[in-house]
Amino acid sequence: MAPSSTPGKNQVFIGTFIHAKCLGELEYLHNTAVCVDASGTIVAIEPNCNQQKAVETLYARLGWSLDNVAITVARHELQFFFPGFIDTHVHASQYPNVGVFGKSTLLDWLNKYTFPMEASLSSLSKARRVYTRCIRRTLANGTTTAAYYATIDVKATNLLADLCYSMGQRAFIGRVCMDRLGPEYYLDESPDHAIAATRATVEHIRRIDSNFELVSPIITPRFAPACSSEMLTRLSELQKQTQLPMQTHISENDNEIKLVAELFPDGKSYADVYDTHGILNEKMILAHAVHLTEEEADLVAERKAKIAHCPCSNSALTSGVARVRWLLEKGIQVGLGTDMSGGYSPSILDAARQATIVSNHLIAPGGQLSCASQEERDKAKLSIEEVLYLATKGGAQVLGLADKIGTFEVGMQWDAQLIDLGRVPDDVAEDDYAIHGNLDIFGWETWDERIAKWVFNGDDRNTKKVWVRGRLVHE
Ligand SMILES: O=c1[nH]c(=O)c2nc[nH]c2[nH]1
Ligand SMILES: [Zn+2]
Repeated sequence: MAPSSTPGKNQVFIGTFIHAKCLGELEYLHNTAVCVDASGTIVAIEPNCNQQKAVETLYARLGWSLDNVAITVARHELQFFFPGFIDTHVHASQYPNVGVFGKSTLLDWLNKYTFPMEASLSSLSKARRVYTRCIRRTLANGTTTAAYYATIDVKATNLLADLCYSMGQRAFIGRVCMDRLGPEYYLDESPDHAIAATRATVEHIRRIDSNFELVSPIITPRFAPACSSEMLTRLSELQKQTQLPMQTHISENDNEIKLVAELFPDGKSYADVYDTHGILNEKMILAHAVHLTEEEADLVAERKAKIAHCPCSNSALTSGVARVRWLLEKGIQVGLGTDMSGGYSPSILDAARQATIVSNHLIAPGGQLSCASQEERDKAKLSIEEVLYLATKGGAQVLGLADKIGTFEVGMQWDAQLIDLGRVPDDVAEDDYAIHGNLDIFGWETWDERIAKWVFNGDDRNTKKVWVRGRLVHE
């Protein structure tokens, strides 16, 4: 396995930088230079750096010599730097199934498509192909950090960690724990077995990345219906010993919720089942949370657990619409997830697009559709600025990384993407194009309008370059 190298060189990025430091607002930094040291950390952010002289003064201040700096310039008005996207919920092992869900809903979808696909990845050669493609595709879509579910197979899970490390994607790697609900050939034989397997993955990752700086293990009980009470208790003990993050699913689908009530008759609610087993805490990332009751949402808020909102999956599997405004107003931190392959798209830009669109179908504070006044409906809507916050800084908060990634600030890591909204034809000089090129199509707008066009129309063709910790990982 090739080590995940940092660039080894100081770098300066010049142009327009856009980020969401708070919910609902984008900050635009034009004609700016962002200086990144050889470890991939932002060490200076300087305005008014469109002149060579200003940049040279900046180097002098940093003690950098001219010949040891790599420079990347956002060339024209239609290029800008944006923080890397953060996918807070994605099943790398389901990547070959994207788009295959038919008319199924969660429980039959798991049995028909998901468990057989995941089980097939005990073939390491297949796992290598699947995981490599998944990482490559998500990087190409600007995802610099992903919270992955792998499978129950330890070797294949460890391989996913190796590949993220060598390809340079920041990642959380979850060895899936489940001792019921799955087919016999795809189950942990006991909670003991699941704990030993999870520990084996933790130790493997410690060997490749001792401080979990790029790749970290994450404890992963699949969801309550697939875990015995003993399994949840044992994983809670493991989490308390290791202080590792944790991820699971909650309240995605009506039949799933009924099943939880049957399997845990003493539980007051789905969230209560996790709480009474000691896993509802600030390290827990809960995917979906579509049908939480008021009491459950209050409990999630009180325990400081986080939520991965997966609008594409929730529409594809007809699960419903999560009430994101309602969750945010309770003080819960929310990020976005592709949830491949419940979701069919590898793109967090697409998740942002769908987050804003599905929010149009809600009323505030918690009701669903119909009979609501326009005012109530408007309140539930998520703006472009808000969904881009969820895609970056919100996701960083969910993963406990808000002091490292999600915005451009001194001391943060250079996890970023260079976006290009206008492809320059080969026979036109870039400057000419920027001035005269296609202005009646792109370039006439305000910056806010331009960003809205990116969110609704953009895709991986607009993602020119991607960096993680300063290392170029896609172009
Ligand atoms: O969207 C989902 N994908 C899954 O793989 C899964 N497992 C349990 N619940 C789930 N939900
Ligand atoms: Zn999922």
